[in-house]
Amino acid sequence: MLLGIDLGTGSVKALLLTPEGAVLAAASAPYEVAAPRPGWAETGAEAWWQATVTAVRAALAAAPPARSVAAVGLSGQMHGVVLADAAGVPLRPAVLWADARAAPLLEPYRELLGGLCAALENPVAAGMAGPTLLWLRRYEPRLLARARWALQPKDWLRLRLTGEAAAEPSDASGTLLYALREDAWLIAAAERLGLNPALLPPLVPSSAPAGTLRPEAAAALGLPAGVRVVAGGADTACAALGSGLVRAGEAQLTVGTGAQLLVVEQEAAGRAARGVHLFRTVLAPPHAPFYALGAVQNAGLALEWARRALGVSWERLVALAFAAPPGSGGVSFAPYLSGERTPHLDASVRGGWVGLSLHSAPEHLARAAFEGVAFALRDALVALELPPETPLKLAGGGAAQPAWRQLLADTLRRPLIPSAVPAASARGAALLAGLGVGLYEDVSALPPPGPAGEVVTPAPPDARLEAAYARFRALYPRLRGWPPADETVLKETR
Ligand SMILES: Nc1ncnc2c1ncn2[C@@H]1O[C@H](COP(=O)(O)OP(=O)(O)O)[C@@H](O)[C@H]1O
Ligand SMILES: O=C(CO)[C@@H](O)[C@H](O)COP(=O)(O)O
Repeated sequence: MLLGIDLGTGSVKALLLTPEGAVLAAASAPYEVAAPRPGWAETGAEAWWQATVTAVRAALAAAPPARSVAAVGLSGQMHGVVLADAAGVPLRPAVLWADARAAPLLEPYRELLGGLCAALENPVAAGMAGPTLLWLRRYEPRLLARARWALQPKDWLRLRLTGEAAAEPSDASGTLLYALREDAWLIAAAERLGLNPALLPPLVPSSAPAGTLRPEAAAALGLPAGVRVVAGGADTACAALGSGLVRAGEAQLTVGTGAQLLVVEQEAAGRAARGVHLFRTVLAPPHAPFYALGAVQNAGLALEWARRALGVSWERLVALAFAAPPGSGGVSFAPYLSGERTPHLDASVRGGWVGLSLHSAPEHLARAAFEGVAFALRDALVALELPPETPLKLAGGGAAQPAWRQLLADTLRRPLIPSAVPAASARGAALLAGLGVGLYEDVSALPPPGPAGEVVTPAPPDARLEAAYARFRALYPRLRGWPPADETVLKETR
């Protein structure tokens, strides 16, 4: 069997798959995203490791006995930075994609890169490894000087598993240190930023073997030492493969901590000006090597915050929200708790509930939170310019509730086709493992994703929902630039 591990933002998922593509077992284990200052988002890599051990052991315990793991593949949240020493020991908590600390450095970043910016084919955004590393160089220079590696989250996990450092195109293309068309690190960019290019690990294809389980890691996971570990890919790219999206024009919505709307592309036609990303898939030509991505940072992240703010369980949040009428009694929710990427590209904007009156009740606040996330996704869909007839596959652990799925379909005005395996990223990682060890000769030999769930068809347009979307659209221009810039003066700290 194949083991796919997806290092998500809120939890790690472990999935055991037969070579024919049947799910034998799945398990997950959570961890915290800490915000030690407003706008920051960090998780200790050691917490990732402990959760990985828990999830893999739980999946193995649930799998039929006498099946051995032929290979391990990895998927992971994108864009962050793990600074590690030569032994792979993290030097500080990982700085995640949702972290906006580098927002004031984006203009200097563009200026330092100058003409090299075009090679990125992407908007320059906070939370991506390049700007975060510029921040670390400025504010934690002694720590950065001690680092041997600056890694993407799943690349750190692989180093922990195998003792070998490597990167691969799907995650590297999301660092803002990558020349997309050349398919290589943009070394000159690292140099202009004053970063040591040797921090960036050697690149291998996403489906390449990239080491074997070392004894200590194998013992912790309950696996034999020596099992082959395949490079793997970014969670969004793995989700595409896991759902069977390999042809240009195929599209998917993944809802997790963040939400991603992607369309697979054959050519590198960037849309950076509209806040749309262009990243590498886990495949190479002749298979479609790119995907355009509308990235909504505040999906599960904002709902989880609303849940905590209202002091209710997830089930209660859903029950409250869907007891309220469309339009949430006039309450709107701007979900921009960590700034937003597509379409606004604004790391400084902040969120809030507005339109409150004495009539407003927790139901209205809860529903407004779900509507706000759905509306943010509609904005991203508009920016992506997806042809109206393109169906959307639906994946991720964040849109399992039927009422929430229906609201998404009603808001996006498209049918949603639930992926056969919601943990599509972990499935993609397991398939890459199979490709890497030669279990499948080629992408065409991969098992199909299986029958999709029941299609979620949009209901006829509801005037209350449309009016609420119009209100939502009017919110961002009013929120932009407010509150005034944080006046906390940061000093060099370590
Ligand atoms: N029962 C639940 N408990 C907590 N969160 C849930 C539940 N059902 C759905 N969610 C949503 O799922 C999101 C996590 O989805 P997941 O795909 O696991 O994310 P990630 O890959 O980013 O870790 C949460 O942020 C929350 O919005
Ligand atoms: O930021 C992006 C894509 O640009 C996400 O792909 C992150 O990697 C987060 O993924 P989840 O943990 O929310 O699934």
